Amino acid sequence: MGKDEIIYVAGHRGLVGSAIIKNLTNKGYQNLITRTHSELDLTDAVAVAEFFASEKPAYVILAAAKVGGIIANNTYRGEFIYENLMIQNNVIHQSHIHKVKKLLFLGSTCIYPKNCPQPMKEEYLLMDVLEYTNEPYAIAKIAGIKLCESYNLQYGTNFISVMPTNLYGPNDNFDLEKSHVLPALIRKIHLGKALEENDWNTIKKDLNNLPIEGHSGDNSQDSILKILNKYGITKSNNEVFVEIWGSGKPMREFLWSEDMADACVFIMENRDFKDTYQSKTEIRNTHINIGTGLDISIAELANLIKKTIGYKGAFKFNSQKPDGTLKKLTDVSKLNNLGWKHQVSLKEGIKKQYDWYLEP
Ligand SMILES: NC(=O)C1=CN([C@@H]2O[C@H](COP(=O)(O)OP(=O)(O)OC[C@H]3O[C@@H](n4cnc5c(N)ncnc54)[C@H](OP(=O)(O)O)[C@@H]3O)[C@@H](O)[C@H]2O)C=CC1
Ligand SMILES: C[C@H]1O[C@H](OP(=O)(O)OP(=O)(O)OC[C@H]2O[C@@H](n3cnc4c(=O)[nH]c(N)nc43)[C@H](O)[C@@H]2O)[C@@H](O)[C@@H](O)C1=O
Repeated sequence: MGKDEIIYVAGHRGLVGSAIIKNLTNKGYQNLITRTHSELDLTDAVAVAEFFASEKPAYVILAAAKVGGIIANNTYRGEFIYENLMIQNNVIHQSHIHKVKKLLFLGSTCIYPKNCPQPMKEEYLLMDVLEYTNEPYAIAKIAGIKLCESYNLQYGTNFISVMPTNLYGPNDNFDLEKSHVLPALIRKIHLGKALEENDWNTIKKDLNNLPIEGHSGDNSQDSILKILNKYGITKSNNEVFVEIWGSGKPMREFLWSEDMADACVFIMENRDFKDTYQSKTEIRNTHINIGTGLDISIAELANLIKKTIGYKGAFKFNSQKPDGTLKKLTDVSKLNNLGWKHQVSLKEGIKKQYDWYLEP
């Protein structure tokens, strides 16, 4: 990529998009173009066609999507499949029409079967049934991989699909219903610690800074306690409990978003579609897993965050909430062989994430 060529980063305010902008800017790329959701709704085919016709990007990184944690995926099933299919169809198709030199499509490791052999290799795609809670999102992401692959094979485009593991970092979503586990636990444990210390100012500051559903702005202690209880942060007989959804047994792999961005830029700068497969016949499974190759149970994750934040209270596991996939560890040998490896350990990342949460 030339330093002054036009690079369109879709989803530039999100967790991954913002890290990609930072990485590209640090490397001296000067011609980045962006649009917020309200400036350009990527589900609108006409608006996306007009945007590509007028801006003519040379490179595209597609980090815009409808994204959320396990409950959001399971609740807004229609939105997750429709919006993701529309966004990716519009952006990938217009990239083909306007002869974009290279496009990076971001999928997710939830494309792999629920009971996938571990660690999950790229070729295990479509071997078995998907996890129910995120099936609509996963089907959209699989369609995105196949769209890129099919356009490459039919039209000679250079569209690469990457499948990141669970991500976290600056600009993450800390909503307690719709977010992913790591930011949710950071916020819940931060509030739990403030509750055990009767630090009402910290609790009020948190609720006021980041609006939380059910908080009307009434900052009386009774009202605040009701909100905290709603999200599973409770106090009885002077002991504080923070709720963890599910059994705590599922294993998850976490990658720092700035490492993810670095992997994306590395691939954009150094690799092409032809580097993603070896077989010359029946070319498939050309997507690339992005992760660390290391996982941890949700209970262990909660304890790591507890230690970082200095919370002394207890956890309560809520079996009414879904566990989802029990294990989804990526095999990252393809990525490593292409020349990239992660840098930030989970322990270090949690500390960085908590520092960012306290002072964005
Ligand atoms: N977070 C994670 O753990 C994982 C994420 N991924 C994938 O990585 C990619 C980035 O995810 P992440 O950064 O976490 O997501 P975020 O929710 O943080 O950001 C998504 C971005 O997409 C934009 N967006 C959403 N809908 C539209 C739309 N209709 N039109 C225009 N823009 C839209 C939002 O714009 P605005 O800010 O203007 O509202 C936002 O900037 C996604 O493809 C996701 O599936 C994959 C695996 C794990
Ligand atoms: C990135 C990935 O993200 C989603 O899949 P997921 O990995 O299951 O995501 P999650 O982060 O929400 O949960 C991980 C585990 O953690 C448990 N858990 C405990 N306590 C909380 C909690 O407070 N919040 C949340 N969200 N989870 C919690 C939770 O019950 C589950 O067992 C899909 O969108 C999928 O499509 C996808 O791509």
